[in-house]
Order: sequence, then C-alpha cells, then structure tokens
Amino acid sequence: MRREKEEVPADGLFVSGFSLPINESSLTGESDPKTVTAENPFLLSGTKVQNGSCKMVVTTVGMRTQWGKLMATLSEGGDDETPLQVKLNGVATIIGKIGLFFAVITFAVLVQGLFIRKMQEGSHWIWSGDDALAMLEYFAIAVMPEGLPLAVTLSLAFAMKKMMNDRALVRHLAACETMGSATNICHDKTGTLTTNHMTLVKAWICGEIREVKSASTFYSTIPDSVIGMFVESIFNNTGGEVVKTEKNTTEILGTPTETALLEFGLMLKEKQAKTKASKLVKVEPFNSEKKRMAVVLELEGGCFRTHCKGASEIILGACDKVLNRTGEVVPLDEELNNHLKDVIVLLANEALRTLCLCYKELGNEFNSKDLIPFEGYTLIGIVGIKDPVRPGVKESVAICRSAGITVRMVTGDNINTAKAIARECGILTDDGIAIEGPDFREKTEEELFKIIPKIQVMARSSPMDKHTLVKHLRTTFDEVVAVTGDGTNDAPALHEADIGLAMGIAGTEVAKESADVIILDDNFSTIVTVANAPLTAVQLLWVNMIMDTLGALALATEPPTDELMERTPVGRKGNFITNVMWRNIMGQSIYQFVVFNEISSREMEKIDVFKGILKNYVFMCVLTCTVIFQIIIIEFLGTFANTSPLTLSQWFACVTIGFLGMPIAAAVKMIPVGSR
Ligand SMILES: Nc1ncnc2c1ncn2[C@@H]1O[C@H](COP(=O)(O)OP(=O)(O)OP(=O)(O)O)[C@@H](O)[C@H]1O
Ligand SMILES: [Ca+2]
Repeated sequence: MRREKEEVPADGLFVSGFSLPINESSLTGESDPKTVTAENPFLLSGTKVQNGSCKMVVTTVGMRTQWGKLMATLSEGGDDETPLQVKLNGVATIIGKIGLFFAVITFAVLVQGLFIRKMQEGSHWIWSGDDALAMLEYFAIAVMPEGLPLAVTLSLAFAMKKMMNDRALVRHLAACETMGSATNICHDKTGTLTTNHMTLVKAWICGEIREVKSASTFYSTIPDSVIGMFVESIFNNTGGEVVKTEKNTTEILGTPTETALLEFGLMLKEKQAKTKASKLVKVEPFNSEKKRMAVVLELEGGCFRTHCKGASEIILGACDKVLNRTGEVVPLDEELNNHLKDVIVLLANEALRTLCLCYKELGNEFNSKDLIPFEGYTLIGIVGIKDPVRPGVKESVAICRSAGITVRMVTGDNINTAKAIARECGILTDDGIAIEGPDFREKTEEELFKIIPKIQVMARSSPMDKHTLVKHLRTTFDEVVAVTGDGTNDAPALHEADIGLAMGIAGTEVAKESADVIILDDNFSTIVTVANAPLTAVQLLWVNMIMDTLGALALATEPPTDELMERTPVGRKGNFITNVMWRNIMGQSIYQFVVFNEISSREMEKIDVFKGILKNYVFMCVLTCTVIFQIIIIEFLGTFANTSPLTLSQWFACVTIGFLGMPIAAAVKMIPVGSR
C-alpha cells in the first residue's frame, strides 16, 4: 500500500487503486510524473508516489531492482566547482607567486647568513650534519605559509560540523560556503514561512461568511441539503483519509489542506444523520499545476455527479450556478460573481488560504475513461483556512535584509493571501512587486529584465514558474540564489538553486532529495545560521594569507558571530578580498606579531576583538600552546633553535612591543574604506 510522497520500496506491479502519478526522475531524469494504471502497471523502486495510494505485488527487491542495478553501475562523477573554489584558484595563484617570491628571498637571506657565519669561522669548506639540518629548517621556514588548502577544507568541515549542531544537515560540503555568498533567497510560503498546521476558520456558504466556532452555531441557519452536499464533497473529493486507530481514536491522514477540510467535515458529520451510499468511479488528484482536484461519484439511481475543489478564483471561473440561502440552485449572475470575488479577496486579505467547493450533475452518461469536465459547476461554498506564520520568521527575514540579501516569496497560493503573509513576515514592502504566475509566464525577456529585481511576491505559481524565476536570477542577473522549500512543487527550484534548503520534518522526500541542506528541526532561524557559517571560511582565509597554519586552525574553529551576517554577502562577482581585508592585511604586514595578531584577526571590522574569546576553547588552547612553545623554544631549546634565553626585562620588552600590534590593528580598523 503506497501513500503520498513515499518512495516505492521495491519493483512491482500495480493491483488496484486510483490514478497514481509517479515521479521517476530519480531513475529517468524525467520530472513530469507518469501515471500508473492497470494498463501501465510497472512500479519501480526508488521512484516517488506523488499522490494517492494503491496496492502492489512486489516482484524484485534490493540489488535486483532497476534502481539497484543502476546503483551498481554508478561511478563517482566530478562535481562542479563552487564560486569559492573558482575564486580560490585565482587567489591561490597570486598568493602562490607572491609566496614563492618571498620564500626564495627568505631562503636566500637565511642561507647567505649561514655562509657569512661560516666564512667568519673559516669553516666554509667543512659541512656538518648540523649545517644540513639548518638548511632544511630554513627551507621549512620559507615554505611555511602553504597551509592554505588545508585550512580551507578544515574550515568547511568545521562549518559543516557547526551546522550539524544547529540541526542543519549538509548534504553537499560545498554548500557550506556557497551560502555565504548568497545574495537572494526565495522562500516557499506554505510549510516554510508558515507552520503548515491548517484549520478551517471561516466559510462563505448560503449567502454569507460564517465563522467556524462550533458545529451547532454554524449549522443552525443552513439548510440540511446544503450541509449534505458539503459533507459529500469533503469526504469523497479528498486526497486524505480518516482512519480509526487501534486505540479507537480517529486520525486524519493527508496534506494539511486536506486535513483541515476533513476535520471540519467530521465536525459537521456528527450532526448529519446519514450520508447516502455512493461509489467513486474516477479521481483526478490534486496537482500544483492545475491547482484543483475532482472526483466522479456513481449515485444510487445510476446517475453520476462530479465534485471539484481547488484554488478559489480558478474554480469560481468554472461555476455558473450557486446554492442560495434556502439551498436552491440559482444562476450565478454578474453581480453575485463580483460579490464572490470580493469575498475571496476579503478572506485572502486576512491571510487565509481560500478554496472553492463545487459539484455538477452529469446525468447517467459518464464513462470512466472520459476526462472530468471543467465547466458549468454549482458552487457549494468558499472556505478560508488559517495557516499561522512560523515563529521567528519576521526576525530572520529582517536579519537577511540587513545582510544585504534580497528576500522573495514564491507560492502556489492566492495573490492576496500571499501578500498578506508576505507583509506579516516583512517580505513585501511598499516599493516591491507582487505578481501572479500566469502573468509572469506571459512577460517578454525585456519586461522580465525590468521587473524581476523588484518582484517580492510571486503567487499562483506553478513548479516551473518557481524554477524559471530562480534560473533568471542566476543567469541573467548573476545572483547567488538560495531557495527554501518543503513540497514536491519546490523540487525543480531547489534543484536549480545555488543552495537548496529543505524542511526536514514537514518536507517531502522529493524536496529533501533536491536540496543541498536539510533543516532538521524545521526551525526557520536555522536558515540564518546556515547563511552565517561560511563567512568564517573567508575570514579564516585572509588570516592564513599572512599567518601560519596553526593560527588558521585556531580561527577555523571560531563560531560564526551574528555580526558576520551584517556584512554584505560576497556574491558571484564581488571581490574576494575586500577593501577591509586589504586594509587589515596591509596594516598588519607593516606591524605584526603572531600571537597578538591572532587575537586581532578574530574580528575584521570590530575593535573589541576579545568578545567571546574565552568561549572558544580550541582557539584559547592553540593560542596558549603557541605561547608555551615560544617560551620553551626561547628558554630551553637554545642550541637547537638557535635562540638564547632572555632576561626578564627583555621578555617584558618583547611582550610590550608585541602587544602594541593590537592597538595598531585597532587603529588600522578605524581607517575608513568602502564596504567592498
Ligand atoms: N488538496 C487540495 N485540493 C484542492 N485544491 C488544493 C489542495 N491543496 C491546495 N489546493 C489549492 O492549491 C493552491 C496551492 O497550490 P500549490 O500546491 O501550488 O501550493 P502550496 O505548495 O500549497 O503552497 P506553497 O507554494 O506556498 O508551498 C492552494 O491555494 C489551494 O487553493
Ligand atoms: Ca510548500
């Protein structure tokens, strides 16, 4: 028995069930779902059930399935280079050349010093093992700054571990740093910005909007025939299911929209005497493209009736009759039509998801092979479903904004619902554009070029619209785009994005599989943390350019600070080494002392470098080790390291001079430079 969004566990044959779209993209790369029926009964392991349920007979399992065979032949392919890697290649070459130049000079100077000493001693013809060792040591000193690649990998790995602690599972290591340069985030609404716990709170039925508090108040003024039709619609035209558990409680399965409707239906049903027996002859399941679902019922006398429900304004367009106050079918005239449109806007403006439910008598002429017609329906009612915004979303959006990241919302919902939620989250501002998917599709390239930067909300979008927007942002505008999502309809966009983030609990398998990072606890603010982590890689890198590997290692373990987010993201084109970095590099090169410099390097823009220093044990540990090492080398390893013990006053002088580096670093940080 397969249920929605589940993976088919083995190869097998379809036995019974209703139209069952299967996504075989994991096997064939084809993203359009294929419908499995009695004529086309093959179910393959590893593919995803997108809707409905069925019974299947298992034919093969494990490595014998098509999927298993594919896995066996699969060999690792090379990955695309990430933006950081591309930039690193460039930077590494320059640094390499500069480094080589200085390495040669350092080596030459050291060797020349050795020669002069030996000349003075008159022993330049006699070379001992000690001298060879000295040469080797000079060489080591000269090539010391080559820890760069090690440090980068380390820092990414540390970032990944850090993110794991924050409940973000990184599926691709490279994603750790791509996120740091994200300039755009496209959020899906339902399930990402909102909690996806839906409840039906209002309904327009029999001529007025009623609040749903209890069945009895809702009931009293509505004719029984209308309630009967409503209940018939809810329980037959559904992708969900009401099941009795072993403990004799009822449990509702299905998507949140379906559950909300079924819950409401159960409440009404308690009062309803008995629903007439009827048989389902055809189901057209909901999909994000059509945004509606329909079923055909065979009634007692052999007549057929179809029930349809879905996106309010689309369904309203297919209705030409409506059930009035007394439960009679009356024509839907223009006045009433406009009134209903206003009702939809009214409900949507309250951030409610609106759905229309309608039916049509088909007489006794219906063949289950026919398509369900989509016109001439009778409207039963319009429902308003509440889906509260996740806690912390507004704050997270604000943080992203201040970090210079453009935040957008792409949703399949009604434009007014989308706008209301977007305002609540602080995504939609006065100068932003909200557009509907069908409008967006019609735009020419030039128009798109003009409006895309201003689009803050895209409503009624199909999965392909989401994908198209992301693609345009990435190619035409050269932005680094992050996408968050939970549903199957987000999968194409998640896949297209530079970094795809999927919700771990509420997210569907298909979404998770297309994502780079999975937010395990569905906590929205984790997305900000994810955006935070990779900047440490950059921070660490500049340190490494002027310092040794050990220091870099210490900094690599520094947790990202919230202030990091306030820095503008690097982007695809932005200079890798910003002016700020150059300033610090220059300043510090002129006057530096390793230990103090390590402390100074913790923050590139802040004067207060000590903030949180005691919390980073690894940093403190490495620092202490460096100091102890230094003392040991100077005091006790005189003959080996060519140093002599210092007097107390000499020590004091050294530390003071060294420490001076810190105020100097602080002073350098005061020099104003542009933000890039
Ligand atoms: N089970 C359903 N049956 C009929 N219509 C539905 C059903 N679920 C959703 N809808 C309608 O389809 C619209 C949403 O479609 P879609 O699946 O593209 O978006 P979503 O994933 O729910 O939202 P988002 O893109 O914000 O996550 C809703 O506004 C609603 O009117
Ligand atoms: Ca969604």
